[in-house]
Amino acid sequence: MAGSPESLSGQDVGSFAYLTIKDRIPQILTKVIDTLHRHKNEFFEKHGEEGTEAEKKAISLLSKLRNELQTDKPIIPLVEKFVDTDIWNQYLEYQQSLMNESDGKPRWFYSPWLFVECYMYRRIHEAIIQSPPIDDFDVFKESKEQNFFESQESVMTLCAYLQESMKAVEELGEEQLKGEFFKFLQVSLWGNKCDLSLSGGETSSQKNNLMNSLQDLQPFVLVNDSERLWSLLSNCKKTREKASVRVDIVLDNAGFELITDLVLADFLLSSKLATEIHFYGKMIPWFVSDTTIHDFNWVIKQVKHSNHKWTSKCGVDWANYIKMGRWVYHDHLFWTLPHEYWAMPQVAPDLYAELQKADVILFKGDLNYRKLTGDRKWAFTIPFHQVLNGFHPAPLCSLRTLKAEIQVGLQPGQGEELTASEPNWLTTGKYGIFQFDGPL
Ligand SMILES: O=P(O)(O)OC[C@@]1(O)O[C@H](CO)[C@@H](O)[C@@H]1O
Ligand SMILES: [Mn+2]
Repeated sequence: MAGSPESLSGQDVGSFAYLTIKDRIPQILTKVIDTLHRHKNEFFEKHGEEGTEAEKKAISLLSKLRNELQTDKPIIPLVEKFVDTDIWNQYLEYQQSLMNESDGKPRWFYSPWLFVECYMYRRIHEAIIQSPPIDDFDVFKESKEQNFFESQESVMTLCAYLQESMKAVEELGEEQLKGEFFKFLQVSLWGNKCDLSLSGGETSSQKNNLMNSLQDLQPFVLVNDSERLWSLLSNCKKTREKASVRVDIVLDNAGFELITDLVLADFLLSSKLATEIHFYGKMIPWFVSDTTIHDFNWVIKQVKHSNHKWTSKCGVDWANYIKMGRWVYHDHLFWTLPHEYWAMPQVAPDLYAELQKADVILFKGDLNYRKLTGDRKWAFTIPFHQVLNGFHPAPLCSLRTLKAEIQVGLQPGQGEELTASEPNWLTTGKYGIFQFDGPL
């Protein structure tokens, strides 16, 4: 993108990007290798000797990857044929073309962080698909499931709250409905604290009753455009110009965060603020905790079979929404490419056209924010609209807790003040935003 500042990168020693590449990513790779080791017997029982050989192969490919990373070797093209291999390799050439003669090839600590971090997860996938018959093994499945199970108490409280709120939803006045909407939005925002890549794959579940903490968390919302979201949706409902109101949710993490998103999606339908919800997940295991179709279906099944009355009621409703086509799940390879979102119309015109059908799009989480903004060293006060660089399929809103050194659209002085009082404010997940872009 011409005229934009530099990308965040591992070149900046001591930055969050640098520390992620130096410490967090190798730690995740080690954990992946360990997971494969631990499933050795299972692979043997399922596939015999072939399973054992496949496990060894995957581990050796992953050890090689870890070594390339730790010794800052050039980023090499993908070799295994998969639906997105050519696009990835073209992108690699593009990164190469951005470098000066003397800079040589794209490297881990030298190239844009967004690119190398996405590339790392794509290489993990390559190691797995190069190792049949274990080529459909999700190396992060266990930790995603653990996150869900450890959040059981919170899941039940949320589901009970949703069912209670729905009983009375028809009778709510405008202001009360708005209050409930804001609650479910906040739940979905703070659900984003629970990703697993930030903690190096260690558990990061929700153990408290989030509903009771919302008030206390309010001061940590740095940008709050939720009024604009409300105006948009409540106007759609009031005017009823269209038979359908469609909200699209670009999902982030499975486990507890996914529950918070599904609860919000359910509330939107029950309150008639929306008539259909479209979800977008990842086609391959991604950034440890991101949602795949398998995770999406698994979570709904778990909720449906819960022993807790209100939780299972949610599960039954959710499965019905899917059956009736009121909830639609979409897969697209674009979400696991390294591209900034402004490139979507060229790289994935079909996906862009799909998103254009939405009345509003919610982008969950930190990685989506990095891709919306291009993961660059923007000034804190630059308008969100400007950094989107023409990416505007429909009105959109980012719901993100801050876990990377990037934030735009702040008030003058706000970022500097936070830096002075809390040097790590950008990366701990303590702060959050509802940042909207759309017609005023
Ligand atoms: O998108 P999410 O799940 O909110 O966060 C993904 C994330 O944990 O991964 C990176 C660290 O590896 C950071 O950009 C970011 O904090
Ligand atoms: Mn994530």
